[in-house]
Amino acid sequence: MADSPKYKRVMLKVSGEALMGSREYGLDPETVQQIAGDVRDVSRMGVEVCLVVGGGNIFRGLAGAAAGMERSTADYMGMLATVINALALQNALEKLDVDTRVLSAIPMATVAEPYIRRRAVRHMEKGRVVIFGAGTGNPFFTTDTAAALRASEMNCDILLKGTKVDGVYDADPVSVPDAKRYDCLTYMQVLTQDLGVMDHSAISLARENSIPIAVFSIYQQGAFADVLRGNGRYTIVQHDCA
Ligand SMILES: Nc1ncnc2c1ncn2[C@@H]1O[C@H](COP(=O)(O)OP(=O)(O)O)[C@@H](O)[C@H]1O
Ligand SMILES: O=c1ccn([C@@H]2O[C@H](COP(=O)(O)OP(=O)(O)O)[C@@H](O)[C@H]2O)c(=O)[nH]1
Repeated sequence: MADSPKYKRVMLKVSGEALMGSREYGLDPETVQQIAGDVRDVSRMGVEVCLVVGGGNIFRGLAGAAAGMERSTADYMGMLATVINALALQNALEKLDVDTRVLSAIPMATVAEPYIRRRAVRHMEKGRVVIFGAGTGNPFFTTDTAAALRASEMNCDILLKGTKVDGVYDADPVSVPDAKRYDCLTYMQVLTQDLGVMDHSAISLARENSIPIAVFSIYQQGAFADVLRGNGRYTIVQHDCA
């Protein structure tokens, strides 16, 4: 009998940028397929999986605001971008026979269910993968914070951030090649050392709800399942690193 998974219910945050693969914009079908395969493998471990997907591959509110747009309007455009990504991920998962639901924080009944907490929980209890679209539904937030919020509402056991790097470093490894990767950091260390891999409101929300965060590379095929087994390269952020 395979060991029962350490985590019963997990949140995976995938940025829009991660869906681009090597492209400059939009969605790379092979990358979306690879990520969907990793999610399928975790779901088949008997773990309940929910996701928050970003929209930075299509539009970010800050960019719109910098171009002179009203920030709230620009943020709503960014939230709509996350729904496009959510539908792409749903399509890829369903092609792999994974039952999936998209629940949007902005009501748009034609393409997604409205986000209702109890419905999201019920879907996961039935073994369906739930993808949360439109982030928190509020401007001035990001999908990192949306992931911490939904993970808190869903009573997830862990929040995983699948991103372009394989953990949290003492500096941005993209710009500082000899940056040192941490295996474990406390929430307060990430906040006080201003380590940039996830926005501080997300770190703080996870800390308040004692939800550990695992940062790993989503481009490493199979890494999602490996992290849940305690294997592979990732940084865990939690209360203590003793
Ligand atoms: N201390 C750090 N450790 C790791 N990554 C960092 C750090 N500081 C900045 N980064 C950058 O943060 C990026 C991940 O954050 P972000 O771009 O917001 O992720 P995503 O787009 O996946 O949400 C990494 O690609 C890395 O370049
Ligand atoms: O709760 C939210 C989540 C997202 N956004 C907007 O949607 C954009 C895309 O989300 P994000 O930048 O977090 O995507 P990622 O960086 O993960 O690709 C953000 O820049 C914001 O403009 C927002 O206003 N509120």
